[in-house]
Amino acid sequence: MTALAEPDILCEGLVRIFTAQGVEVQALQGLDLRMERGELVALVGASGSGKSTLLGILAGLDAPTAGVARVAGHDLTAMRRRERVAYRRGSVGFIWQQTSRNLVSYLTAAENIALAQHVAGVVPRAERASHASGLLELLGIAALADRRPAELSGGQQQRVALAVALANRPRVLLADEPTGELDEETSAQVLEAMETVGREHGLTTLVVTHDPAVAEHVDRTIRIRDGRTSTEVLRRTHTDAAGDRVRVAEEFAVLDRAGRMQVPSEFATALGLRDRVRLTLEPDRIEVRPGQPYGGAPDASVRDASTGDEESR
Ligand SMILES: Nc1ncnc2c1ncn2[C@@H]1O[C@H](COP(=O)(O)OP(=O)(O)OP(=O)(O)O)[C@@H](O)[C@H]1O
Repeated sequence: MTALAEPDILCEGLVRIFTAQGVEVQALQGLDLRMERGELVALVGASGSGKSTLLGILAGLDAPTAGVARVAGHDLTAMRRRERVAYRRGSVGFIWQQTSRNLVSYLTAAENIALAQHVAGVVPRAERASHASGLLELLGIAALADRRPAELSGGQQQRVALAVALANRPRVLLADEPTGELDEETSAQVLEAMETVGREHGLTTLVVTHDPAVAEHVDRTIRIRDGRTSTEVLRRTHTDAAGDRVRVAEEFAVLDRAGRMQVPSEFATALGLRDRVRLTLEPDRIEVRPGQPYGGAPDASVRDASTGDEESR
């Protein structure tokens, strides 16, 4: 991937304001997000932080109030109805938490996939059957092709849903709590299936989740807070001095294009930070201290922004 290539998902300063009974709710407040082709990213955040709103916009089901949203080369803020329909059918695949929303209950797994292909008309007719059977094979459910959803377990249903979502060879896969109704072991199987197809088909995958186990399967976890990306956890595997491969996770605060950064609430509480803070630029870090002049104890400890280490003064 070159630095100049357009990312598959790009959001800049994304804003979504809902108005309900005369009251405005700012669900997204200037959110930035960039995902390169082939990335698998988990999106986490408290209830009401804006995850579903973001997914709805990326899925082409909702339009942002302001900001930039581009997915797989489509400008989501300027799409007309016809392009939006084509985008939803051919460029993105979705999986929802409720299996009933993913599959048609009276059709078999194979028929569900065929229906998605027929409606979208993206994959040439001659290639549809082999693409469908390739997906079922890859997901380990080829033997279940003739079963209806009620004859499948929850994990099997989600794997069929994955095949349906990919029936039209989308570039981007969006999943909203895909393991929300599954037990731990079944969730792991579905996530592994998602990783496998993502790798094989070069998919860019964004998974909204409350499930901490999902984070273990991805290289990047993005947390949103109050409608903005607040932190990112990056995971990488490295070989330690003893020659063992170990997985390390490092958490970063996100600095947006306007220079804004969210201070974790536990840090703010620990140092009594509120309203105003003092910022000091040091050669290798920025120090953040309580703004009140006679704050007493709060000034005793500062956060080292560059290393994440806590220092005593
Ligand atoms: N259609 C709507 N009309 C009015 N307010 C809305 C609408 N959709 C979402 N909101 C509000 O926007 C904010 C973000 O909601 P959103 O559903 O995106 O959060 P979420 O992070 O997905 O939450 P959860 O984890 O509970 O699904 C909330 O305050 C919600 O009440």
